[in-house]
Amino acid sequence: MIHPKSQSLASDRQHSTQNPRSVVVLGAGAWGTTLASLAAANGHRVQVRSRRDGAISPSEIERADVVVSAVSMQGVATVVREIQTLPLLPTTIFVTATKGLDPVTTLTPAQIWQAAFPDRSVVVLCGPNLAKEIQQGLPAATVAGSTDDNAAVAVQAVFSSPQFRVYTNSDPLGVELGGTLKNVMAIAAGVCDGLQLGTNAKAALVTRGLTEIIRIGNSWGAKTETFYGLSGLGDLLATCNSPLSRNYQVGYQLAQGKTLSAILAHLEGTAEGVNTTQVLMQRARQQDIYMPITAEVYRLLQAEITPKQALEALMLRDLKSELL
Ligand SMILES: NC(=O)C1=CN([C@@H]2O[C@H](COP(=O)(O)OP(=O)(O)OC[C@H]3O[C@@H](n4cnc5c(N)ncnc54)[C@H](O)[C@@H]3O)[C@@H](O)[C@H]2O)C=CC1
Ligand SMILES: O=C(CO)COP(=O)(O)O
Repeated sequence: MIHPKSQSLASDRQHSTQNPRSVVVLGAGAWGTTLASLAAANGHRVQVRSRRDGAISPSEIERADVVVSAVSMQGVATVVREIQTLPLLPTTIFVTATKGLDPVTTLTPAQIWQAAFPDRSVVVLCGPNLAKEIQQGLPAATVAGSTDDNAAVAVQAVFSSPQFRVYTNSDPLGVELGGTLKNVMAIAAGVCDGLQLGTNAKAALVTRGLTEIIRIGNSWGAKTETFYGLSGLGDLLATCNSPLSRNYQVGYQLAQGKTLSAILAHLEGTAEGVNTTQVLMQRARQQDIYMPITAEVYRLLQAEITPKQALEALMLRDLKSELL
């Protein structure tokens, strides 16, 4: 699928400031405002829309070259429905940066956008991108994943800078699932650190967590090698090791004995992993896929077990080959 507009954007790859584009960012949370700053710093015309601004006006969206969705998962369906009623350029590219799964259908945000706009290019933007670090100007890298290479290259040009290196990838599902499923493991990693289980335990958890992500990701249709990239292993390492991660914070505070509702009441922003764990368990059960870490995170979030019981349950399973 080649879109004329994305082709012209693609030719601007290294010169984005000389060809300002119109970018609308939906969602004014930590990530939406950070992405807006990155695009604006490259000289693009950027508008950020928050839920509080009310309905999006047709004049705002009708000239958008790129529409970036950075709302949390619970807002995706609403935002998609709203945009469907508005006039768009035939060449507008959608970028989705949400890391979540639909609780009813288990669809990813990109699948929801693509189903609503079957003739348009959808690009997934995912990577180890803790917003607070990027806001401080610290260097980071990410992935623009799409089946439309030209659209991915166009999005690469919009966001790339000396501080923010954007790679492309033609496996958008793998890119998106890597960024989404690691949130479950980030909760587990927070528990691991909260219980002070040490570096060996953390390394085992993250490594076996990646195995689990690949197992279910493959069954979804994503490629193994994508999970070894920035949006998979990269984001897993970032969020499993940083107290800046909200998902890590959920796990860490559970290990301190706090209840989930008390943690979420004081958490700054969204911890998508709480909902993602439920959806992932639903899918794993339906498809009979072995997800032991996810299962223990699920039971912990349901308050069925304590963090220590979750650890015991994982350690006392039947012995098996690493490659199974
Ligand atoms: N904060 C970060 O470092 C990163 C976050 N992400 C992902 O980006 C998404 C947003 O994250 P944050 O900005 O951190 O979350 P946040 O909690 O700071 O902001 C969420 C945004 O979604 C909007 N929203 C929620 N429900 C809505 C609805 N029904 N209609 C319209 N808008 C709605 C909120 O108004 C808010 O602007 C999440 O899926 C997150 O996993 C991805 C990469 C980095
Ligand atoms: O996805 C993120 C970094 O890549 C942000 O992680 P949290 O949502 O856990 O804060």
